[in-house]
Amino acid sequence: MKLPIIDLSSPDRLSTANSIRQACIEYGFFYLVNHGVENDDMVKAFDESRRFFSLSLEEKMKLARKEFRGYTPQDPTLGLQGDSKESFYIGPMADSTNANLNQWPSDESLENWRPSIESFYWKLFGAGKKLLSLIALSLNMDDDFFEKIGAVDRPSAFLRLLRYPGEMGSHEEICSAHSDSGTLTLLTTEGVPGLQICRDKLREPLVWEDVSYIEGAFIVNIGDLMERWTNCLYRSTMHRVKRTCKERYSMAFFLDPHPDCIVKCIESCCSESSPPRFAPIRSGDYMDARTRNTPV
Ligand SMILES: O=C(O)CCC(=O)C(=O)O
Ligand SMILES: [Fe+2]
Repeated sequence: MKLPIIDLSSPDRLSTANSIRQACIEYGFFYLVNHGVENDDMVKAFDESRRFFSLSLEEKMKLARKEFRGYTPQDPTLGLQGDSKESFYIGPMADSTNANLNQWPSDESLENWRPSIESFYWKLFGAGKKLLSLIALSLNMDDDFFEKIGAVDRPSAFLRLLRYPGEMGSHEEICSAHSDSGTLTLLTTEGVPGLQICRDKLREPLVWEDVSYIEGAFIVNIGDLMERWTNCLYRSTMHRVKRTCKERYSMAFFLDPHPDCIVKCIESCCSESSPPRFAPIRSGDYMDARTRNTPV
């Protein structure tokens, strides 16, 4: 399936905001083009990701995940849910209290890796921030709404590098069905298929649709906190990666609110006849509870 395409550089911001609104109501997913992250930057970041994952398991395990940052190997037992992937998480870099929790390979093992990934992180952040201002407009709010409430002024964004090996077990899903928990996600792949979305999570049996690849575009999806902010107007759509037996690299950038940001139903999304469905919640509390419950 082809999702709606949103052009981040279009001068007609109101019309773009309107298209974003339609896309978020109907799909919770869209392609983002002209987002300012050059193709070369993406190719380079995938090269860096490949460099990292080709290190020996022993080297990678020196950076085993702590505080949600670092390396998670492929589950040797293929886990309860059959996920067959390895990942590396880079956490927020702007927050002075947490920035030093990130784990980096030494310059001897991967020369220049850290500055290269850091620079990519900030480019993704720039695109995400611009997009959030349009999302605010799409909700009839001022375009600096998310900044003002502290959702992006002290960013809490995680970059997740992923590698799915070519040789896999018999499980159908190599990244199990889930919705993302935060504000929004910018996803990029190199075109190896597998990503699927399920537009109606209540339908039995579930219908999964393949998301086609558009070179250079981000695949953007709304997360659960944005669903809460918008009183379920915007959908945090379930997605997964299906086994294809081809090695696959992807990178997901989770633009999440600062842990202290209070996520409370946006004014334009509730009324007397449609009261808020969720109580206000501190973003950090919500995310902590979510990560405790989901292996993804
Ligand atoms: O690898 C992919 O294409 C999807 C990854 C994903 O959904 C996630 O990391 O949340
Ligand atoms: Fe996801």
